[in-house]
Amino acid sequence: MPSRHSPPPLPSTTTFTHGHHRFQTLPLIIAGSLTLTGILLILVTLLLYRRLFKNRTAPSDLISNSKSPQHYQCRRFSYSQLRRATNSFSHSTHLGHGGFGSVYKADFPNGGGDSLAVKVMDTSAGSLQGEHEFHNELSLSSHLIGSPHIVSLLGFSSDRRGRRLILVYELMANRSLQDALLDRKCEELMDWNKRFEIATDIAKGIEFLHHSCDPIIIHGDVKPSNILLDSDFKAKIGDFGLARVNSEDLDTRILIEEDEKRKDLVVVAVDDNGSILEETESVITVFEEGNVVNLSPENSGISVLTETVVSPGEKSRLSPENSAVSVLTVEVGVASPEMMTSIPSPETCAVSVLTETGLSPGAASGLSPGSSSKLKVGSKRDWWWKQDNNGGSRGGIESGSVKDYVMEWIGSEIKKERPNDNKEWINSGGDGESSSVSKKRKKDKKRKPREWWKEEFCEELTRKKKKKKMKRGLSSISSIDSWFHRDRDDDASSVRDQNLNPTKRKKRNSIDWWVDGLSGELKSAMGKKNSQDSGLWCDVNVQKSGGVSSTPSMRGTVCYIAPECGGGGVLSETCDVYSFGVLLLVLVSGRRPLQVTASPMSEFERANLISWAKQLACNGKLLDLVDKSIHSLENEQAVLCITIALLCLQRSPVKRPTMKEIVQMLSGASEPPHLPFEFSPSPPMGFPFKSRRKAR
Ligand SMILES: Nc1ncnc2c1ncn2[C@@H]1O[C@H](COP(=O)(O)OP(=O)(O)OP(=O)(O)O)[C@@H](O)[C@H]1O
Repeated sequence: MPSRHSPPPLPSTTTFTHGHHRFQTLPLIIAGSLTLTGILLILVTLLLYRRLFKNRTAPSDLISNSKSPQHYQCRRFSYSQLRRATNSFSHSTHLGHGGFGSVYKADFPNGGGDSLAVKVMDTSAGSLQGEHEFHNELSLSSHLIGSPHIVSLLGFSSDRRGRRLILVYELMANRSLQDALLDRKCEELMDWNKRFEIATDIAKGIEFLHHSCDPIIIHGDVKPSNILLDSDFKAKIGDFGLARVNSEDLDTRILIEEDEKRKDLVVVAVDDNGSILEETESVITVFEEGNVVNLSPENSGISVLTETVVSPGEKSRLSPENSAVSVLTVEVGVASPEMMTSIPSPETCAVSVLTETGLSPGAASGLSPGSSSKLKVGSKRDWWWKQDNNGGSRGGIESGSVKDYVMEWIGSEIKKERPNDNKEWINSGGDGESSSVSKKRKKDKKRKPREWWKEEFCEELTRKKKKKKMKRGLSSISSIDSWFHRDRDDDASSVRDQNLNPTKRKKRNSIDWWVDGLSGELKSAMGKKNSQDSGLWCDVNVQKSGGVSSTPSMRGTVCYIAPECGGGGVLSETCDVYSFGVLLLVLVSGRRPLQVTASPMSEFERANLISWAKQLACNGKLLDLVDKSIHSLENEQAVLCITIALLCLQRSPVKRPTMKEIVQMLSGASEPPHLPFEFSPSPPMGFPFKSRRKAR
């Protein structure tokens, strides 16, 4: 029997099913992995994109992108290394406090025992100004190499989030001149030779910026807290946060470039046989527009002054309290072409400050729409109080609050120093009017505290004027314009005037000098609260509690800044020269530019260092200005320093010497300077009178 063959085994269903299954799932797996890869790719791209483009202007990104040649000049420090070196930025390593943060001493025991100074700027509050200064310093650092009179910037760093920006400098063991001379009163600085050496070092430092750097660098904030002293009290200039390259220098380069472009365009146009006129015209238009932008301070000056035409009706609606407004109007009405084209000065600003504060809300609202331009004028002229556009507010202080604060502060401080008796304070020989004034004041208890001192000055001055006019047989009293106007004229010429007319000088008692000071510097005083070296100082040590220093995002610091450089005025070398002049006076006198003492009325004439120096020069008593604590004084050198300072403080920038000339004078390489004519102590004799007398 044929054997029954078992049928060949069928392919196992499981194998088949498995193969089939594999066949089916493979595309799924591929698709899945592809999707996953795609998602991953998208995520990575997104992450990269975020890292690259998120907050492009964030400090950390700017630091990581710091590929510019300038930034290679200094090293990037690791944040954790700096944190360790400063003991987590502890108080024990704290060296000082500035406008944007603190400076700490960083010790590197493993790095050869070196110590450095670390300036930490906290930008978490959102202030762009600190960041701006950080980048400004970094970008200028490469130009600042090569002078022994400039503090070296060694590096930078930031925390991971870029909120803390750090600049690393060489350590200056004796910290700032402000600190050593005015606060700590270091014994080493009581030696005249040391002070003269410091003056020469600073002059050489600025000379380097103005005459050896390419492009020229303008420091823009020369003041004692930016002068740092090493262990031997040798001075170096620091803090280039507000420094600029000379805009004129740049302008000239731009002009040349534009000129070349224009030529190129003309050539191209000729080649193309196109309209030459059209091409060249468009370039010129752009060119002119550029100039208009550059000249804006002057232009705004024109618009400010031309806007302020007030009808007699408007004037009559102004209350006597608002006389400051009418003063401004009159002043504006008679504005000379020169005035109209000049950059608004701190003085004109001071007028506007008083104008604004002098207006009661009612008075302000009572002005017609046309006259509201006056208020606009005030605000336009308010540049002195305002922040630089590029930084917003330093520490978030609004211009208004800065102004209010300073006005209030000055008022309150003078009030503190004022003897109880108003008569005594205003005028020791007070009359019946003074007592009536004080009675009125008692009644007027609700008056804002900051207003009393303004009114007091105005009342006092009006009274004086009234007396004068009565003598001259004039019955009417004019407004308080005299003391506003006095400062409009050159300080120097007014000083000269008094010099030529001793009778006139006699009549000016201490309050006049004080008012001169107010109109010159104090009225224009502003700055951030607790300004350490705003130059303002009261013996009551208002801000000794470690206040911050200079002015918020302003060009330079109050009292040190040249009148023509503030509020967007063109910054030039002459601005640094002016600041150097103030610094020199501070160095010689060992005091701040503005110092309200608790002393009697006679001290007021010394409150303003600049006015006082001018007054002493006219009286031939320059040496009275010298710090009494100085020993081994060289009289000739002291007179030389004060004379140079007065030359630097001339209101006309073109009259000021250059830093090169100053260094030559200080080093004895050139003839010692003569006092500016207006400050010469002995006025030239009047030849006509002499000859007439002879003829008789
Ligand atoms: N390189 C340094 N070495 C030692 N101390 C320093 C150094 N740099 C700054 N300081 C100290 O820290 C203080 C603060 O300096 P910083 O430059 O931050 O502010 P400032 O110049 O006083 O004010 P502002 O920032 O308004 O110009 C200085 O007054 C000084 O005493």
